[in-house]
Amino acid sequence: MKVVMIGSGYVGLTTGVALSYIGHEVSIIDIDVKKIDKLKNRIPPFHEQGLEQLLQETSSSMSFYDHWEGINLDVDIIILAVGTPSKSNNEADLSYVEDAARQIGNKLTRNMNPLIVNKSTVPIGAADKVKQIIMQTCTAKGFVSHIQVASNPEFLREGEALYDSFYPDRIIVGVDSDFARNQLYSLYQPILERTFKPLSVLPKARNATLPPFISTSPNSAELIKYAANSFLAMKISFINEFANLAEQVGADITEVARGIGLDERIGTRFLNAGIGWGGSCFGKDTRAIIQTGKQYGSEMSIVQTVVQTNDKQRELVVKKLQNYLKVLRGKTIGILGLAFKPNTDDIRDAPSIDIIQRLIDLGVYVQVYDPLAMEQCKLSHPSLDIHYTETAEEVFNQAHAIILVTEWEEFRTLSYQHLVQRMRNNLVIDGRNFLNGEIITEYGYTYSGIGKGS
Ligand SMILES: NC(=O)C1=CN([C@@H]2O[C@H](COP(=O)(O)OP(=O)(O)OC[C@H]3O[C@@H](n4cnc5c(N)ncnc54)[C@H](O)[C@@H]3O)[C@@H](O)[C@H]2O)C=CC1
Ligand SMILES: O=C(O)[C@H]1O[C@H](OP(=O)(O)OP(=O)(O)OC[C@H]2O[C@@H](n3ccc(=O)[nH]c3=O)[C@H](O)[C@@H]2O)[C@H](O)[C@@H](O)[C@@H]1O
Repeated sequence: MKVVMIGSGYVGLTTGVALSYIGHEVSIIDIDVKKIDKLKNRIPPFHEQGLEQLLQETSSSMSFYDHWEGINLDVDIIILAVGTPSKSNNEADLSYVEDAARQIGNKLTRNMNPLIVNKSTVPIGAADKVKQIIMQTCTAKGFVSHIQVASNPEFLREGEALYDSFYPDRIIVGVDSDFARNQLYSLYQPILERTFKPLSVLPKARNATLPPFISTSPNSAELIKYAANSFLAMKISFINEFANLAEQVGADITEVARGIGLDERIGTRFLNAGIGWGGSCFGKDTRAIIQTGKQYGSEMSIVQTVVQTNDKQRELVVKKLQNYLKVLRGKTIGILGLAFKPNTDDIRDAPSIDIIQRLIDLGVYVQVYDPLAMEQCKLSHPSLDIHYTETAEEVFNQAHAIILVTEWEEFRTLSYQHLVQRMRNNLVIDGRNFLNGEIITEYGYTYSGIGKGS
C-alpha cells in the first residue's frame, strides 16, 4: 500500500519505519526541517533501539518531505501522528491535528480517496472534527469529498517503540465502515499475522499469541487510549501511595508489589514504586481526560487523585534530602539520570526537571549525568543552572548526596565501593529502588529507597 505519515516524531517515525519494513511504500512529512534533513541522511532525530539500522534497511521504500507542496496524497492511507500537547487549561491542543487536516484538504483533488487515519491521542469526537475540516476545505475548492476518517490509537512505549510497533498487544481501529476496517486490516496484516521477515535489531517476540485486531466505533477507540494511559498511571500512583505508607509502617514496597502482583487479576507490571511517572503522555492525557469529564459533567475523581499523588511524589526526594541533610543551601547534590525513563533521550515532563528546579530554588549546586539525555536537556532547558558531568562517576565528586532518578542499566554497575570516597557525605537516595540497598549500605553509604521502611 502507499502510505503518507504526517509527523516524524516518536510515533510517526517508528510506525512509518515499521510499515515500510513490512512492505508498504511510506512517505513521511514533517514541518520540522531539521528533523527531515537528518532523516534524508538516515540519521534518527531521537534515540530508539534499532531505529538507525531499520532506517538504513528501509531506505528504498521510505521518502521524507519537509513541505506540503512536494508530497503526493494520491495514496491508500494518510496517517496523522502529530503532537497533541496540553493547552494552558489542560485540554488537549488540537491545533496541529487541525492544521494537518486543513493541509490534507488543500492538497486533495476530486479523484483522490485515501483513508485518513488518526493516530494522535485526541479527545473524543476528534476523528469527526478532522473529517469536517477536510470536507469543508474541499467544498471551498469546489468539490464534495467523501473522505472517511478512522481512529487508530497508538500504545507504543518510548525506548521500546519499534518492538511495540512490530509486536503490539492489540491493534484498535475505530471505524465507521467495512472499507475503513478492511484497509486497516490490510495495512497491519503482516504484523497481525506475524509474517514479516525476522528482525535482527530487536528482541524476539516475548509472547507467541498474535495481536487481536479490534474494531470499535471511533469514539470508543479514542476513549480506549485515554483509559489505557489513565489506568497505567493509576497503577503507578497506587503503588506510590502504598510505598509512602510502607515506609511509615516499616514494610518494603517491593515485597508488597510482588505479593499483590502475583494475583493474576492485578499483575506484576507497572507496580514499581519511585519518584512518579513522567513522559510526554501520561501527564497530558490524564489532565486532558479530566477536562473531557468536566465538559460532559462526569467527574474523573480517580484520575484527578492519580495526578495529585504523582505531583506529590516528585517532591518526596527533596523532602527526604531535607530530612537527612537539614539545610540544603550551599550543598552539592549529584543526580544520576535525566530521561523520564531509561533507553530514551526524551525529557518531556521528566520528574528530574522538577526535582532539579526545586533543588536549585533551595540554593543547591546540582551536578548531573545522563548517558543520552544531556544534549536534549541543554536544548530544552537552557536556563537550568546545572553542571553536566562527562561521566557518571564525576557526579559523586564532593557531593553531599546522590539521587538516582533514572534507572539506566549502566548505573547498576558503577564502582560504588570506591565512589563513596569522592563524596563529602555518604547519602544515596534511590528514586527508582534500582540498587541493592544492602550492598550499597555495606559499601559505607546511607541508603534510602522509596517505600522501604526499616
Ligand atoms: N510518544 C509516545 O510514546 C506516544 C505518543 N502518542 C501520541 O502520538 C502523538 C504524537 O506524539 P509524538 O510522536 O511523541 O510527538 P512528537 O512531538 O515527537 O512528533 C510530532 C511531530 O509532528 C510534526 N508536525 C506537527 N504539525 C505538523 C504538520 N502540520 N505537518 C507535518 N508535521 C507536523 C512535528 O514537527 C513533530 O515532529 C501525540 O498525540 C501523542 O499523545 C501515542 C502513543 C505513544
Ligand atoms: O501514550 C503514550 O505516550 C504511551 O505512554 C506510556 O509509555 P511511555 O510514556 O513511553 O513510558 P512508560 O514505560 O509507560 O513509563 C511512563 C512513566 O512511568 C514510570 N513508571 C513506569 C512503570 C512503573 O512501574 N513505575 C514507574 O514509575 C516511568 O519511569 C516513566 O516515567 C504507555 O506505557 C504507552 O502504552 C503509551 O502508548
